Amino acid sequence: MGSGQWMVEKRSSFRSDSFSKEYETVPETGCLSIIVLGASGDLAKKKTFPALYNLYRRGFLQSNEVYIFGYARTKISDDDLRNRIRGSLVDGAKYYLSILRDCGFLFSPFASLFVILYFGKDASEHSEDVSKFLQLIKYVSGSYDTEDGFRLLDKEISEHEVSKNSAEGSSRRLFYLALPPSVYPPVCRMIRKCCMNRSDLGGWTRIVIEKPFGKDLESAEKLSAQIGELFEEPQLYRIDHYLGKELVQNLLVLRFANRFFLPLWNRDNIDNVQIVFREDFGTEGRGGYFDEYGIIRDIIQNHLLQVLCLVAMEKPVSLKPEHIRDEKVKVLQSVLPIKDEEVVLGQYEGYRDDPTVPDHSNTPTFATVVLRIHNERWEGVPFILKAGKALNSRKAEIRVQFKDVPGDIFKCQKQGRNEFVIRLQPSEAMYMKLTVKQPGLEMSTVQSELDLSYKQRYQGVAIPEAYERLILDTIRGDQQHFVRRDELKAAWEIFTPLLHRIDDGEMKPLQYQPGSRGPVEADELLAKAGYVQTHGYIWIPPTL
Ligand SMILES: NC(=O)C1=CN([C@@H]2O[C@H](COP(=O)(O)OP(=O)(O)OC[C@H]3O[C@@H](n4cnc5c(N)ncnc54)[C@H](OP(=O)(O)O)[C@@H]3O)[C@@H](O)[C@H]2O)C=CC1
Ligand SMILES: O=C1O[C@H](COP(=O)(O)O)[C@@H](O)[C@H](O)[C@H]1O
Repeated sequence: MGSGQWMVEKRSSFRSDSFSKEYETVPETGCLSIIVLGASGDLAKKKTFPALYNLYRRGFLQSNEVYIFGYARTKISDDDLRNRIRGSLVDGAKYYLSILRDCGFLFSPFASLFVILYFGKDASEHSEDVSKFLQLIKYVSGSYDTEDGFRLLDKEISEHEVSKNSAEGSSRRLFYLALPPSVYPPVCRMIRKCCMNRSDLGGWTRIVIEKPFGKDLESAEKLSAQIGELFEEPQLYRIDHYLGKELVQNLLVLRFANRFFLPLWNRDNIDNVQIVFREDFGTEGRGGYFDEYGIIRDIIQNHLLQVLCLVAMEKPVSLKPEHIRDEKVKVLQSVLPIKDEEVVLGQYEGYRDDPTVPDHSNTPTFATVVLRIHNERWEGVPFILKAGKALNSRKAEIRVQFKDVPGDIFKCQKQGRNEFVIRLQPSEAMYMKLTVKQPGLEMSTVQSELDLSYKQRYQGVAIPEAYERLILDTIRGDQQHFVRRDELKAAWEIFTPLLHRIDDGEMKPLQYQPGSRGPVEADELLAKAGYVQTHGYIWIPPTL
Protein backbone atom coordinates (compact mmCIF):
# COMPACT_ATOMS: atom_id res chain seq x y z
CA MET A 1 0.00 0.00 0.00
CA GLY A 2 1.41 3.44 -0.97
CA SER A 3 1.96 6.13 1.61
CA GLY A 4 -0.78 8.28 0.05
CA GLN A 5 -3.37 5.58 0.73
CA TRP A 6 -2.19 5.25 4.30
CA MET A 7 -2.73 8.95 4.87
CA VAL A 8 -6.25 8.93 3.48
CA GLU A 9 -7.26 5.94 5.55
CA LYS A 10 -5.73 7.29 8.71
CA ARG A 11 -7.27 10.69 8.30
CA SER A 12 -10.76 9.38 7.87
CA SER A 13 -10.36 7.11 10.87
CA PHE A 14 -9.40 10.13 13.03
CA ARG A 15 -12.98 11.37 13.04
CA SER A 16 -14.34 12.30 16.43
CA ASP A 17 -16.59 9.91 18.28
CA SER A 18 -19.38 12.41 18.13
CA PHE A 19 -19.46 12.18 14.38
CA SER A 20 -18.41 8.64 13.65
CA LYS A 21 -21.86 7.12 14.17
CA GLU A 22 -23.42 9.66 11.89
CA TYR A 23 -20.81 8.99 9.20
CA GLU A 24 -21.13 5.26 9.46
CA THR A 25 -24.87 5.26 8.90
CA VAL A 26 -25.45 8.22 6.57
CA PRO A 27 -23.07 8.80 3.68
CA GLU A 28 -22.25 12.42 2.84
CA THR A 29 -23.89 12.88 -0.49
CA GLY A 30 -25.28 16.39 -0.34
CA CYS A 31 -23.63 19.31 -2.02
CA LEU A 32 -21.10 21.37 -0.14
CA SER A 33 -21.40 25.13 0.31
CA ILE A 34 -18.42 26.98 1.71
CA ILE A 35 -19.33 30.43 2.94
CA VAL A 36 -16.48 32.84 3.55
CA LEU A 37 -17.67 35.64 5.80
CA GLY A 38 -15.44 38.69 5.57
CA ALA A 39 -14.77 37.80 1.93
CA SER A 40 -13.56 41.29 1.06
CA GLY A 41 -10.85 41.20 3.75
CA ASP A 42 -7.16 40.46 3.91
CA LEU A 43 -7.28 37.02 5.53
CA ALA A 44 -9.85 35.78 3.02
CA LYS A 45 -7.78 37.06 0.13
CA LYS A 46 -4.37 35.91 1.35
CA LYS A 47 -5.22 32.63 3.04
CA THR A 48 -8.78 31.35 2.74
CA PHE A 49 -9.44 31.63 -1.00
CA PRO A 50 -5.92 30.47 -2.00
CA ALA A 51 -6.34 27.41 0.25
CA LEU A 52 -9.73 26.66 -1.32
CA TYR A 53 -8.23 27.08 -4.76
CA ASN A 54 -5.39 24.66 -3.98
CA LEU A 55 -7.86 22.10 -2.67
CA TYR A 56 -9.84 22.53 -5.86
CA ARG A 57 -6.72 22.16 -8.00
CA ARG A 58 -5.64 19.04 -6.18
CA GLY A 59 -9.09 17.52 -6.70
CA PHE A 60 -10.26 17.64 -3.07
CA LEU A 61 -13.07 20.03 -3.99
CA GLN A 62 -15.04 18.95 -7.03
CA SER A 63 -16.83 21.53 -9.15
CA ASN A 64 -19.93 19.34 -9.30
CA GLU A 65 -20.34 19.28 -5.52
CA VAL A 66 -18.91 22.51 -4.12
CA TYR A 67 -20.00 26.11 -4.36
CA ILE A 68 -18.37 29.02 -2.60
CA PHE A 69 -20.17 32.07 -1.27
CA GLY A 70 -18.40 35.25 -0.25
CA TYR A 71 -20.23 37.46 2.24
CA ALA A 72 -19.25 40.93 3.48
CA ARG A 73 -20.64 44.44 3.94
CA THR A 74 -18.84 45.97 0.94
CA LYS A 75 -21.17 46.39 -2.00
CA ILE A 76 -19.40 44.72 -4.88
CA SER A 77 -20.36 42.34 -7.68
CA ASP A 78 -19.39 38.68 -8.09
CA ASP A 79 -16.80 39.72 -10.66
CA ASP A 80 -15.35 42.42 -8.40
CA LEU A 81 -14.73 39.80 -5.73
CA ARG A 82 -13.26 37.37 -8.26
CA ASN A 83 -10.89 40.03 -9.52
CA ARG A 84 -9.79 40.87 -5.99
CA ILE A 85 -8.99 37.26 -5.27
CA ARG A 86 -7.42 36.33 -8.58
CA GLY A 87 -4.07 37.99 -7.86
CA SER A 88 -3.49 35.90 -4.75
CA LEU A 89 -4.22 32.62 -6.54
CA VAL A 90 -1.62 33.03 -9.24
CA ASP A 91 1.66 34.81 -9.63
CA GLY A 92 2.79 37.48 -12.09
CA ALA A 93 2.50 36.30 -15.68
CA LYS A 94 -0.13 33.69 -14.81
CA TYR A 95 -2.28 36.44 -13.34
CA TYR A 96 -2.43 38.37 -16.60
CA LEU A 97 -2.98 35.18 -18.52
CA SER A 98 -6.03 34.31 -16.48
CA ILE A 99 -7.47 37.80 -17.06
CA LEU A 100 -6.92 37.44 -20.80
CA ARG A 101 -8.58 34.07 -20.70
CA ASP A 102 -11.60 35.46 -18.89
CA CYS A 103 -11.88 38.22 -21.50
CA GLY A 104 -12.21 35.50 -24.12
CA PHE A 105 -8.90 36.44 -25.70
CA LEU A 106 -7.30 33.10 -25.16
CA PHE A 107 -9.93 30.78 -26.45
CA SER A 108 -8.70 30.52 -29.99
CA PRO A 109 -6.44 27.50 -30.57
CA PHE A 110 -3.73 29.86 -31.81
CA ALA A 111 -3.80 31.90 -28.59
CA SER A 112 -3.61 28.79 -26.42
CA LEU A 113 -0.67 27.52 -28.45
CA PHE A 114 1.02 30.89 -27.98
CA VAL A 115 0.52 30.70 -24.21
CA ILE A 116 1.90 27.19 -24.02
CA LEU A 117 4.94 28.11 -26.09
CA TYR A 118 5.60 31.33 -24.23
CA PHE A 119 4.80 30.47 -20.60
CA GLY A 120 4.71 26.68 -20.59
CA LYS A 121 1.92 24.12 -20.35
CA ASP A 122 1.68 24.41 -16.59
CA ALA A 123 0.95 28.15 -16.73
CA SER A 124 -1.74 27.59 -19.30
CA GLU A 125 -3.44 24.86 -17.26
CA HIS A 126 -3.06 26.89 -14.10
CA SER A 127 -4.77 29.96 -15.53
CA GLU A 128 -7.56 27.77 -16.85
CA ASP A 129 -8.03 26.26 -13.38
CA VAL A 130 -8.14 29.72 -11.83
CA SER A 131 -10.86 30.81 -14.21
CA LYS A 132 -12.93 27.71 -13.55
CA PHE A 133 -12.45 28.07 -9.81
CA LEU A 134 -13.51 31.71 -9.80
CA GLN A 135 -16.74 30.76 -11.53
CA LEU A 136 -17.61 28.71 -8.44
CA ILE A 137 -17.73 31.87 -6.33
CA LYS A 138 -20.78 34.02 -5.72
CA TYR A 139 -20.86 37.17 -3.64
CA VAL A 140 -23.62 38.27 -1.29
CA SER A 141 -23.48 41.62 0.46
CA GLY A 142 -25.05 42.29 3.85
CA SER A 143 -24.37 43.45 7.37
CA TYR A 144 -23.14 41.22 10.17
CA ASP A 145 -25.86 41.88 12.69
CA THR A 146 -29.16 42.07 10.83
CA GLU A 147 -31.27 39.30 9.36
CA ASP A 148 -31.78 40.68 5.82
CA GLY A 149 -28.33 39.84 4.51
CA PHE A 150 -28.29 36.40 6.11
CA ARG A 151 -31.75 35.56 4.80
CA LEU A 152 -30.54 36.50 1.33
CA LEU A 153 -27.44 34.37 1.86
CA ASP A 154 -29.58 31.43 2.96
CA LYS A 155 -31.78 31.86 -0.10
CA GLU A 156 -28.75 31.78 -2.41
CA ILE A 157 -27.32 28.72 -0.71
CA SER A 158 -30.68 26.92 -0.79
CA GLU A 159 -31.16 27.72 -4.47
CA HIS A 160 -27.79 26.25 -5.21
CA GLU A 161 -28.59 23.13 -3.18
CA VAL A 162 -31.88 22.69 -5.03
CA SER A 163 -30.16 23.19 -8.38
CA LYS A 164 -27.81 20.33 -7.45
CA ASN A 165 -30.74 18.10 -6.43
CA SER A 166 -29.27 17.88 -2.98
CA ALA A 167 -31.88 16.21 -0.77
CA GLU A 168 -33.11 18.54 1.95
CA GLY A 169 -31.11 17.97 5.11
CA SER A 170 -28.24 16.25 3.33
CA SER A 171 -26.39 19.38 2.27
CA ARG A 172 -23.23 20.53 3.99
CA ARG A 173 -22.63 24.14 4.97
CA LEU A 174 -19.24 25.32 6.11
CA PHE A 175 -19.10 28.90 7.45
CA TYR A 176 -15.61 30.34 7.59
CA LEU A 177 -15.41 33.45 9.76
CA ALA A 178 -12.56 35.51 8.29
CA LEU A 179 -13.71 38.38 10.49
CA PRO A 180 -12.63 40.40 13.52
CA PRO A 181 -13.64 38.53 16.70
CA SER A 182 -15.85 41.43 17.81
CA VAL A 183 -18.45 40.33 15.25
CA TYR A 184 -18.30 36.58 15.96
CA PRO A 185 -21.26 36.66 18.39
CA PRO A 186 -23.71 38.52 16.10
CA VAL A 187 -22.59 36.56 13.04
CA CYS A 188 -23.00 33.24 14.86
CA ARG A 189 -26.46 34.35 16.03
CA MET A 190 -27.44 35.20 12.45
CA ILE A 191 -26.15 31.90 11.07
CA ARG A 192 -28.03 30.02 13.77
CA LYS A 193 -31.20 31.95 13.07
CA CYS A 194 -31.17 32.16 9.29
CA CYS A 195 -28.72 29.77 7.66
CA MET A 196 -28.72 26.42 9.44
CA ASN A 197 -28.91 23.20 7.55
CA ARG A 198 -31.02 20.35 8.87
CA SER A 199 -28.56 17.69 9.91
CA ASP A 200 -30.72 14.61 10.26
CA LEU A 201 -30.00 13.31 6.76
CA GLY A 202 -26.23 13.40 6.91
CA GLY A 203 -25.91 17.13 6.28
CA TRP A 204 -24.23 19.50 8.69
CA THR A 205 -23.42 23.10 9.53
CA ARG A 206 -19.91 23.82 10.75
CA ILE A 207 -18.28 27.06 11.85
CA VAL A 208 -14.60 27.85 11.48
CA ILE A 209 -13.30 30.64 13.68
CA GLU A 210 -9.93 32.33 13.57
CA LYS A 211 -7.81 33.58 16.42
CA PRO A 212 -7.67 35.83 18.39
CA PHE A 213 -10.17 33.96 20.57
CA GLY A 214 -10.44 36.72 23.14
CA LYS A 215 -7.80 38.89 24.80
CA ASP A 216 -7.55 37.22 28.16
CA LEU A 217 -9.21 34.49 30.19
CA GLU A 218 -12.35 36.48 30.94
CA SER A 219 -13.00 37.76 27.41
CA ALA A 220 -12.22 34.34 25.90
CA GLU A 221 -14.61 32.60 28.28
CA LYS A 222 -17.30 35.17 27.49
CA LEU A 223 -16.84 34.60 23.76
CA SER A 224 -16.84 30.83 24.21
CA ALA A 225 -20.05 31.03 26.24
CA GLN A 226 -21.77 33.21 23.64
CA ILE A 227 -20.84 30.93 20.77
CA GLY A 228 -21.38 27.82 22.88
CA GLU A 229 -25.02 28.75 23.39
CA LEU A 230 -25.53 28.63 19.64
CA PHE A 231 -23.40 25.71 18.48
CA GLU A 232 -22.28 22.38 19.86
CA GLU A 233 -18.53 21.86 20.29
CA PRO A 234 -18.36 19.31 17.39
CA GLN A 235 -19.65 22.05 15.08
CA LEU A 236 -16.92 24.52 16.09
CA TYR A 237 -13.48 24.52 14.51
CA ARG A 238 -11.08 26.97 16.20
CA ILE A 239 -8.21 27.34 13.78
CA ASP A 240 -4.62 27.69 14.88
CA HIS A 241 -2.81 27.47 11.58
CA TYR A 242 0.41 26.22 13.20
CA LEU A 243 -1.43 22.94 13.80
CA GLY A 244 -1.68 22.58 10.03
CA LYS A 245 2.06 22.84 9.39
CA GLU A 246 3.71 19.69 8.09
CA LEU A 247 6.27 19.30 10.83
CA VAL A 248 3.83 20.16 13.58
CA GLN A 249 1.58 17.39 12.28
CA ASN A 250 4.61 15.12 12.31
CA LEU A 251 5.26 15.58 16.02
CA LEU A 252 2.94 12.83 17.23
CA VAL A 253 4.29 10.37 14.68
CA LEU A 254 7.83 11.26 15.54
CA ARG A 255 7.34 10.94 19.27
CA PHE A 256 5.09 7.93 19.48
CA ALA A 257 6.04 5.84 16.45
CA ASN A 258 9.78 5.78 17.06
CA ARG A 259 11.45 3.64 19.68
CA PHE A 260 14.45 6.01 19.59
CA PHE A 261 12.60 8.79 21.32
CA LEU A 262 10.45 6.95 23.83
CA PRO A 263 13.08 6.46 26.56
CA LEU A 264 14.86 9.76 25.95
CA TRP A 265 11.92 12.17 26.01
CA ASN A 266 11.98 13.21 29.65
CA ARG A 267 13.72 15.17 32.40
CA ASP A 268 16.42 12.51 32.82
CA ASN A 269 17.85 13.24 29.39
CA ILE A 270 16.55 16.57 28.16
CA ASP A 271 18.02 19.73 29.64
CA ASN A 272 15.86 22.36 27.99
CA VAL A 273 13.47 22.88 25.09
CA GLN A 274 13.20 26.02 22.97
CA ILE A 275 10.25 26.80 20.74
CA VAL A 276 11.18 29.76 18.61
CA PHE A 277 9.38 32.02 16.16
CA ARG A 278 11.34 34.79 14.44
CA GLU A 279 10.22 37.18 11.73
CA ASP A 280 12.54 39.48 9.84
CA PHE A 281 9.86 42.10 9.25
CA GLY A 282 7.91 44.35 11.58
CA THR A 283 4.21 44.96 11.96
CA GLU A 284 3.99 46.84 8.66
CA GLY A 285 0.41 47.70 7.83
CA ARG A 286 -0.94 45.85 10.90
CA GLY A 287 0.30 48.17 13.65
CA GLY A 288 -3.20 49.07 14.79
CA TYR A 289 -4.28 45.45 15.23
CA PHE A 290 -0.95 44.30 16.61
CA ASP A 291 -0.72 47.03 19.22
CA GLU A 292 -3.91 45.82 20.85
CA TYR A 293 -2.57 42.29 21.11
CA GLY A 294 1.23 42.17 21.22
CA ILE A 295 3.53 39.25 20.50
CA ILE A 296 2.36 37.06 23.38
CA ARG A 297 -1.27 37.07 22.25
CA ASP A 298 -0.33 37.05 18.57
CA ILE A 299 2.12 34.12 18.59
CA ILE A 300 3.07 32.67 21.97
CA GLN A 301 -0.26 32.02 23.70
CA ASN A 302 -1.56 30.17 20.65
CA HIS A 303 0.94 28.96 18.03
CA LEU A 304 3.93 28.26 20.28
CA LEU A 305 1.84 26.91 23.12
CA GLN A 306 0.10 24.48 20.76
CA VAL A 307 3.50 23.26 19.63
CA LEU A 308 4.56 22.92 23.28
CA CYS A 309 1.53 20.72 23.93
CA LEU A 310 2.51 18.31 21.18
CA VAL A 311 6.13 18.22 22.35
CA ALA A 312 5.29 17.69 26.01
CA MET A 313 2.02 15.75 26.20
CA GLU A 314 1.74 12.12 27.21
CA LYS A 315 0.83 9.44 24.70
CA PRO A 316 -2.90 9.64 23.95
CA VAL A 317 -5.07 6.54 24.32
CA SER A 318 -5.63 6.59 20.55
CA LEU A 319 -5.51 9.01 17.64
CA LYS A 320 -9.10 10.05 18.18
CA PRO A 321 -9.30 13.85 18.38
CA GLU A 322 -10.79 13.77 21.86
CA HIS A 323 -8.02 11.55 23.18
CA ILE A 324 -5.34 13.82 21.76
CA ARG A 325 -7.00 16.95 23.03
CA ASP A 326 -7.46 15.43 26.49
CA GLU A 327 -3.69 15.01 26.74
CA LYS A 328 -3.05 18.56 25.50
CA VAL A 329 -5.33 19.95 28.17
CA LYS A 330 -3.56 17.94 30.88
CA VAL A 331 -0.16 19.31 29.96
CA LEU A 332 -1.48 22.88 29.84
CA GLN A 333 -3.02 22.45 33.26
CA SER A 334 0.35 21.31 34.60
CA VAL A 335 2.12 24.55 33.64
CA LEU A 336 3.20 26.56 36.70
CA PRO A 337 2.54 30.31 37.03
CA ILE A 338 5.06 32.33 35.01
CA LYS A 339 7.69 34.16 37.08
CA ASP A 340 8.47 37.78 36.13
CA GLU A 341 12.20 37.07 36.31
CA GLU A 342 11.74 34.40 33.62
CA VAL A 343 10.32 36.86 31.10
CA VAL A 344 12.12 39.29 28.80
CA LEU A 345 10.04 41.67 26.73
CA GLY A 346 11.22 43.80 23.84
CA GLN A 347 9.92 46.40 21.43
CA TYR A 348 11.83 47.23 18.28
CA GLU A 349 13.00 50.78 17.72
CA GLY A 350 10.76 52.51 15.21
CA TYR A 351 7.67 50.44 16.09
CA ARG A 352 5.91 53.53 17.47
CA ASP A 353 6.62 55.50 14.28
CA ASP A 354 3.66 53.69 12.74
CA PRO A 355 0.84 56.26 12.80
CA THR A 356 -1.63 53.57 13.93
CA VAL A 357 0.49 52.81 17.03
CA PRO A 358 0.12 55.08 20.09
CA ASP A 359 3.23 57.16 20.90
CA HIS A 360 3.63 55.60 24.33
CA SER A 361 2.73 52.03 23.42
CA ASN A 362 3.90 49.42 25.94
CA THR A 363 3.17 46.55 23.56
CA PRO A 364 5.93 43.94 23.23
CA THR A 365 6.99 42.94 19.73
CA PHE A 366 9.40 40.41 21.23
CA ALA A 367 9.15 38.09 24.21
CA THR A 368 11.04 35.23 25.76
CA VAL A 369 9.03 33.38 28.39
CA VAL A 370 10.11 30.31 30.35
CA LEU A 371 7.33 27.83 31.10
CA ARG A 372 7.73 25.07 33.65
CA ILE A 373 5.65 21.92 33.56
CA HIS A 374 4.97 20.42 36.95
CA ASN A 375 4.71 16.72 36.21
CA GLU A 376 6.70 13.54 36.45
CA ARG A 377 8.13 13.78 32.94
CA TRP A 378 9.15 17.42 32.86
CA GLU A 379 9.81 18.71 36.38
CA GLY A 380 12.87 21.00 36.17
CA VAL A 381 13.01 21.22 32.36
CA PRO A 382 12.52 24.79 31.11
CA PHE A 383 10.39 25.23 28.00
CA ILE A 384 11.64 28.49 26.54
CA LEU A 385 9.10 30.14 24.25
CA LYS A 386 10.57 32.92 22.17
CA ALA A 387 8.92 35.07 19.51
CA GLY A 388 9.83 38.33 17.87
CA LYS A 389 9.13 40.65 14.98
CA ALA A 390 11.73 42.68 13.06
CA LEU A 391 14.57 40.32 13.98
CA ASN A 392 17.60 39.23 11.97
CA SER A 393 16.04 36.11 10.46
CA ARG A 394 12.77 34.34 9.71
CA LYS A 395 12.35 30.89 11.17
CA ALA A 396 10.22 28.73 13.43
CA GLU A 397 11.82 25.79 15.16
CA ILE A 398 11.79 23.45 18.12
CA ARG A 399 15.21 22.87 19.66
CA VAL A 400 15.50 20.04 22.17
CA GLN A 401 18.81 20.22 23.97
CA PHE A 402 20.02 17.13 25.80
CA LYS A 403 22.03 17.03 29.02
CA ASP A 404 25.80 16.61 29.07
CA VAL A 405 27.13 13.06 28.85
CA PRO A 406 27.96 11.89 32.38
CA GLY A 407 31.57 10.78 32.87
CA ASP A 408 32.64 12.21 29.54
CA ILE A 409 35.95 10.57 28.60
CA PHE A 410 36.29 12.50 25.33
CA LYS A 411 36.09 15.91 26.97
CA CYS A 412 33.62 16.71 24.24
CA GLN A 413 31.58 19.28 26.14
CA LYS A 414 33.56 21.83 24.20
CA GLN A 415 31.94 20.45 21.05
CA GLY A 416 28.48 21.10 22.34
CA ARG A 417 25.53 19.10 23.57
CA ASN A 418 23.32 16.80 21.55
CA GLU A 419 20.43 18.72 20.06
CA PHE A 420 17.40 17.59 18.14
CA VAL A 421 16.07 20.40 15.97
CA ILE A 422 12.75 20.39 14.15
CA ARG A 423 12.59 23.32 11.77
CA LEU A 424 9.00 24.12 10.91
CA GLN A 425 9.94 26.83 8.43
CA PRO A 426 11.49 27.86 6.15
CA SER A 427 12.79 24.71 4.42
CA GLU A 428 11.30 22.04 6.66
CA ALA A 429 13.94 19.84 8.24
CA MET A 430 14.81 17.86 11.31
CA TYR A 431 18.32 17.20 12.39
CA MET A 432 20.18 15.74 15.32
CA LYS A 433 23.39 17.43 16.26
CA LEU A 434 25.75 14.83 17.63
CA THR A 435 29.41 14.32 18.38
CA VAL A 436 31.38 11.98 16.13
CA LYS A 437 35.02 11.13 15.60
CA GLN A 438 36.65 13.56 13.25
CA PRO A 439 37.34 11.48 10.14
CA GLY A 440 41.06 10.89 9.74
CA LEU A 441 44.06 9.60 11.66
CA GLU A 442 43.66 11.86 14.68
CA MET A 443 41.46 10.74 17.55
CA SER A 444 39.43 13.89 17.99
CA THR A 445 35.74 14.71 18.14
CA VAL A 446 33.59 17.03 16.09
CA GLN A 447 29.94 18.10 15.95
CA SER A 448 28.03 16.67 13.01
CA GLU A 449 24.42 15.89 12.25
CA LEU A 450 21.92 13.30 11.16
CA ASP A 451 19.94 15.34 8.74
CA LEU A 452 16.47 14.91 7.29
CA SER A 453 16.00 17.88 5.00
CA TYR A 454 12.62 17.60 3.36
CA LYS A 455 13.62 19.18 0.04
CA GLN A 456 16.32 16.58 -0.49
CA ARG A 457 14.50 13.59 0.96
CA TYR A 458 11.08 14.23 -0.56
CA GLN A 459 11.94 15.64 -3.93
CA GLY A 460 8.98 16.61 -6.05
CA VAL A 461 6.58 16.41 -3.08
CA ALA A 462 4.64 19.63 -2.66
CA ILE A 463 4.02 20.30 1.01
CA PRO A 464 0.49 21.64 1.42
CA GLU A 465 -0.20 24.97 3.07
CA ALA A 466 -1.47 24.78 6.65
CA TYR A 467 -4.82 26.31 5.74
CA GLU A 468 -5.39 23.76 3.00
CA ARG A 469 -5.09 20.85 5.39
CA LEU A 470 -7.19 22.48 8.06
CA ILE A 471 -10.04 23.40 5.74
CA LEU A 472 -10.01 19.86 4.39
CA ASP A 473 -10.18 18.57 7.97
CA THR A 474 -13.24 20.72 8.66
CA ILE A 475 -14.97 19.25 5.61
CA ARG A 476 -14.04 15.75 6.76
CA GLY A 477 -15.16 16.43 10.31
CA ASP A 478 -11.75 15.80 11.84
CA GLN A 479 -11.21 18.03 14.88
CA GLN A 480 -7.81 16.66 15.83
CA HIS A 481 -5.97 19.77 14.71
CA PHE A 482 -8.37 22.31 16.17
CA VAL A 483 -8.43 23.90 19.60
CA ARG A 484 -11.07 22.65 22.00
CA ARG A 485 -12.83 25.04 24.37
CA ASP A 486 -11.18 23.72 27.55
CA GLU A 487 -7.78 23.83 25.83
CA LEU A 488 -8.31 27.47 25.04
CA LYS A 489 -9.29 28.19 28.63
CA ALA A 490 -6.19 26.45 29.97
CA ALA A 491 -4.00 28.40 27.52
CA TRP A 492 -5.43 31.72 28.69
CA GLU A 493 -5.03 30.71 32.34
CA ILE A 494 -1.29 30.43 31.78
CA PHE A 495 -0.79 33.83 30.20
CA THR A 496 -3.51 36.09 31.58
CA PRO A 497 -1.72 37.21 34.79
CA LEU A 498 1.42 38.13 32.82
CA LEU A 499 -0.59 39.89 30.13
CA HIS A 500 -2.45 41.94 32.71
CA ARG A 501 0.84 43.02 34.29
CA ILE A 502 2.05 44.16 30.85
CA ASP A 503 -1.26 45.88 30.03
CA ASP A 504 -1.10 47.72 33.38
CA GLY A 505 2.42 48.94 32.58
CA GLU A 506 3.98 46.97 35.46
CA MET A 507 6.33 45.26 33.01
CA LYS A 508 8.00 47.21 30.25
CA PRO A 509 9.59 46.04 27.01
CA LEU A 510 13.27 46.75 26.36
CA GLN A 511 14.14 48.50 23.12
CA TYR A 512 16.01 46.52 20.45
CA GLN A 513 17.41 47.31 17.04
CA PRO A 514 15.34 46.09 14.09
CA GLY A 515 17.36 43.39 12.33
CA SER A 516 19.03 42.26 15.57
CA ARG A 517 18.54 39.13 17.72
CA GLY A 518 16.29 41.08 20.09
CA PRO A 519 17.32 42.30 23.54
CA VAL A 520 20.61 40.78 24.81
CA GLU A 521 18.78 40.11 28.09
CA ALA A 522 16.83 37.39 26.24
CA ASP A 523 20.03 35.46 25.49
CA GLU A 524 21.09 35.95 29.11
CA LEU A 525 17.79 34.47 30.28
CA LEU A 526 18.33 31.55 27.89
CA ALA A 527 21.73 30.86 29.41
CA LYS A 528 20.30 31.18 32.94
CA ALA A 529 17.62 28.66 32.05
CA GLY A 530 20.37 26.21 31.15
CA TYR A 531 20.74 26.50 27.38
CA VAL A 532 24.34 26.00 26.26
CA GLN A 533 25.07 27.52 22.89
CA THR A 534 27.13 25.40 20.52
CA HIS A 535 30.09 27.26 19.11
CA GLY A 536 31.95 26.37 15.98
CA TYR A 537 29.38 24.03 14.46
CA ILE A 538 29.39 24.30 10.69
CA TRP A 539 26.70 22.73 8.59
CA ILE A 540 27.61 21.79 5.05
CA PRO A 541 24.42 21.50 3.01
CA PRO A 542 24.29 18.28 0.98
CA THR A 543 24.72 18.62 -2.74
CA LEU A 544 22.50 16.57 -4.97
N1 LIG B 1 18.80 20.38 7.32
C1 LIG B 1 19.16 21.61 7.50
O1 LIG B 1 18.63 22.52 6.87
C2 LIG B 1 20.23 21.91 8.50
C3 LIG B 1 20.60 23.21 8.64
N2 LIG B 1 21.56 23.54 9.52
C4 LIG B 1 21.94 24.95 9.58
O2 LIG B 1 23.20 25.10 10.16
C5 LIG B 1 23.26 26.32 10.91
C6 LIG B 1 23.66 26.05 12.34
O3 LIG B 1 22.66 25.20 12.93
P1 LIG B 1 22.24 25.29 14.42
O4 LIG B 1 23.44 25.27 15.28
O5 LIG B 1 21.24 24.26 14.67
O6 LIG B 1 21.46 26.67 14.50
P2 LIG B 1 21.91 28.16 14.77
O7 LIG B 1 23.36 28.29 14.69
O8 LIG B 1 21.06 29.00 13.92
O9 LIG B 1 21.44 28.38 16.23
C7 LIG B 1 21.88 27.60 17.27
C8 LIG B 1 21.31 28.11 18.53
O10 LIG B 1 22.09 29.17 18.98
C9 LIG B 1 21.27 30.25 19.37
N3 LIG B 1 22.05 31.46 19.22
C10 LIG B 1 22.54 31.99 18.10
N4 LIG B 1 23.23 33.12 18.42
C11 LIG B 1 23.18 33.26 19.75
C12 LIG B 1 23.69 34.19 20.68
N5 LIG B 1 24.40 35.24 20.27
N6 LIG B 1 23.45 34.00 21.99
C13 LIG B 1 22.72 32.95 22.40
N7 LIG B 1 22.19 32.04 21.57
C14 LIG B 1 22.43 32.18 20.27
C15 LIG B 1 20.09 30.14 18.45
O11 LIG B 1 19.04 30.88 18.99
P3 LIG B 1 17.94 31.56 18.03
O12 LIG B 1 17.07 30.45 17.59
O13 LIG B 1 17.25 32.50 18.91
O14 LIG B 1 18.67 32.19 16.90
C16 LIG B 1 19.90 28.64 18.42
O15 LIG B 1 19.18 28.22 19.55
C17 LIG B 1 21.88 26.93 10.83
O16 LIG B 1 21.85 27.89 9.83
C18 LIG B 1 20.99 25.76 10.46
O17 LIG B 1 19.84 26.15 9.79
C19 LIG B 1 22.13 22.61 10.32
C20 LIG B 1 21.76 21.30 10.21
C21 LIG B 1 20.80 20.83 9.28
O1 LIG C 1 -0.93 34.22 13.22
C1 LIG C 1 0.02 34.87 12.82
O2 LIG C 1 0.99 34.24 12.12
C2 LIG C 1 1.84 34.95 11.25
C3 LIG C 1 3.02 34.03 10.95
O3 LIG C 1 2.55 32.87 10.31
P1 LIG C 1 3.56 31.97 9.48
O4 LIG C 1 2.77 30.80 9.08
O5 LIG C 1 4.05 32.81 8.35
O6 LIG C 1 4.68 31.63 10.41
C4 LIG C 1 2.33 36.25 11.86
O7 LIG C 1 3.03 37.01 10.90
C5 LIG C 1 1.13 37.05 12.35
O8 LIG C 1 1.60 38.19 13.06
C6 LIG C 1 0.25 36.24 13.26
O9 LIG C 1 -0.97 36.93 13.52
